[in-house]
Amino acid sequence: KTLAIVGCPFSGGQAKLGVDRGPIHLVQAGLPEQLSELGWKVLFDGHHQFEEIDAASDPPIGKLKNPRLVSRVCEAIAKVVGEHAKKGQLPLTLGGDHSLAMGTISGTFEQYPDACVVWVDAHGDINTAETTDSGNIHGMPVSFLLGLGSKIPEFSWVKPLLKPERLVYIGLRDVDAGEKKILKENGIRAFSMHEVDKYGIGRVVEMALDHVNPKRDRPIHLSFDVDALDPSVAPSTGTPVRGGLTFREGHYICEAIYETGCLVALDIMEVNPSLADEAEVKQTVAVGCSLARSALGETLLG
Ligand SMILES: CN[C@](CCCC[B-](O)(O)O)(CCN1CCCCC1)C(=O)O
Ligand SMILES: [Mn+2]
Ligand SMILES: [Mn+2]
Ligand SMILES: [Mn+2]
Repeated sequence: KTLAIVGCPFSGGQAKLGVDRGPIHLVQAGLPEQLSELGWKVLFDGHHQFEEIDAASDPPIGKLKNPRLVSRVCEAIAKVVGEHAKKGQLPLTLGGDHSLAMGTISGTFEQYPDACVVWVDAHGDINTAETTDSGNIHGMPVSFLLGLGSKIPEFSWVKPLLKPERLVYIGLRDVDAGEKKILKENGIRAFSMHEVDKYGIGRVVEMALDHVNPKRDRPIHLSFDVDALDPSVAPSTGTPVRGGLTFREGHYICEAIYETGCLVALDIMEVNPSLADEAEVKQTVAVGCSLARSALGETLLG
């Protein structure tokens, strides 16, 4: 099976410098070679270059920051991911901030209209233009994919291909009031850290998949924000929140999803190699690499 690594050095969906260098750190840590070791035919034709738009010609739209830049980059990524998927390859998108998932998931649904999405994150990333307080679009991709909130002409390329019943969250613990309302109104299934504590990660993953993929016959797009992990496990990320997934819980999710045989696309997002000391950056990059390996077939006992 062929894996296409899509390196996305992009930080426009949020305000912290450095997350655009996540991809290069993951690749330089040897991720492509590690995946070849697992038997994948790995395609990697270099990191995507996104030419900047100067701030003067990309003023906020309402509260949204860098809207035209984010929209253009996500539209480009949707095409790249869609093309790889069309060729029967598995796109592995390396972020870069999580706004990119507006593009990756759009690309997946082009090829797999009956796909489901497992969103692993401390956050819901489902704010609309009306509910966002930060204006950072990495807190909004899911609302665009569901077609929620007021229509913004600059984002008219995003089709509402994701249905609420095809989306499930694992790891939530920092959800804005507006997002909680949206989750409830749309009946979106979410397994917060409370459920992880209550049922254990094994049951949570089983219940999550039972919800979006009851017969395990639907393509799965796994979008993993490393801030789902506890900051002690993945410290160098833009929006860390205490009380997160352990190293093993994070890897169990990836292993269990690989075991379904349904994975068609994977995002490893929000590794920011500039927010902690050298050891912690190394640790965070290493976790990004090992999560990817676990989702792509690495097992503990072979
Ligand atoms: C929870 N929503 C936040 C964070 C989004 C994180 C995006 B991700 O990709 O890393 O998951 C936080 C919104 N504010 C809440 C009040 C305090 C300041 C931040 C937002 O900016 O919308
Ligand atoms: Mn996220
Ligand atoms: Mn997050
Ligand atoms: Mn973040």
